[in-house]
Amino acid sequence: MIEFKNISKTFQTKEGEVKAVQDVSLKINSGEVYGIVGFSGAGKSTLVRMLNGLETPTSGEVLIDGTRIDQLSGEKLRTQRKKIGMIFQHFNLLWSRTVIENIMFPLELSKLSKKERLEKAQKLAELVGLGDRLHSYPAQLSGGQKQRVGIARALANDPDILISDEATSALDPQTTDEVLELLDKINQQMNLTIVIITHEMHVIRRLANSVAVMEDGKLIEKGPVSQVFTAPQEELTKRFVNSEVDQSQTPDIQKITADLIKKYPNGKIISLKFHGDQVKLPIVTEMIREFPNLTMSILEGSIHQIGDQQGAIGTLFVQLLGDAHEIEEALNFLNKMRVETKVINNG
Ligand SMILES: Nc1ncnc2c1ncn2[C@@H]1O[C@H](COP(=O)(O)OP(=O)(O)OP(=O)(O)O)[C@@H](O)[C@H]1O
Repeated sequence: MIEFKNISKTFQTKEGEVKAVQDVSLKINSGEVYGIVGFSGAGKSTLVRMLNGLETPTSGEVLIDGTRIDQLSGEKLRTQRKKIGMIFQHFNLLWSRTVIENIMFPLELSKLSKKERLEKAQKLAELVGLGDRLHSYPAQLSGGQKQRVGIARALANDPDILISDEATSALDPQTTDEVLELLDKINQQMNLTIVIITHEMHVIRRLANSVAVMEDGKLIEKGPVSQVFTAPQEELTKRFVNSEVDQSQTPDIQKITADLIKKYPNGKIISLKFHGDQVKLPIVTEMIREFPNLTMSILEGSIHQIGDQQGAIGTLFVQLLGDAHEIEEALNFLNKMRVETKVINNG
């Protein structure tokens, strides 16, 4: 288990003190995928770099399976570092070495023979789906393939923990999903603890069991992913969760909406957001019963399952036609049912 206990880190700079991390306490269970979310400068990297001693806290304790990491130095710290693999946004590969040489690189100081190192690197290349690209150079690979090399290299020393620092931020959505799928497979096959630093809630939803949200060095919210997605408490968390849900508003929906605005210039187009158990309730049926004179057309809808499938978020785009006052009442009714409503077109 990883434990951050009352961690603070203050940097002294020419401009004065920077309080990068302020009194953060966090527990991460072994085998868990834990996401740390926040905007740039929130303190995520500074906190996580304490796991391999790349940063030391100004105050507080960092423990891995009961060992005080913040007190290690020399050989003990080097041994500890081998138990933690890292992957990065820009891959950090050696450009003059081939795929297999990159994966073997962390094994250069190990006691394994050359043959054993080669065999191990080959197995890892196969695990990440690059068994047929062993002798390619990084420049000959796609972004997703480069990150697969990064992942294989991070696993070379059989780590207990994998830190992913914005590892999918430079990849397109499809490649991101493929890399997330690979990380999911590795987490399950190897029982590896994965700590993910990201600003993308999509990554959290796909992969993480738990999530912590950081803002200005402070940990403002944490919990199981299903709970944080379905009932976010803090404003910033709500913004992150909504940013993910809003991705369902693809150009297609904008086109449909634009067409409907043209066709029915008098109607209101509204987005309805349902969280958690609300997706299972007959809220829309009740609204139609309550306001029988209104006409409702469903334009588009989506439901995202979250984390361990206990929660969900649904977004529905509807067009309401009818008396303006009655529409207003209907929206009030929905708000009372804790459905978030947003008027997209006020025809
Ligand atoms: N070595 C350092 N010296 C001075 N200030 C630092 C140092 N490292 C980080 N900081 C500052 O600490 C704060 C937190 O930075 P950190 O990199 O941990 O944030 P982050 O949430 O990981 O953001 P990003 O994704 O941009 O890296 C920032 O204000 C940053 O400028």
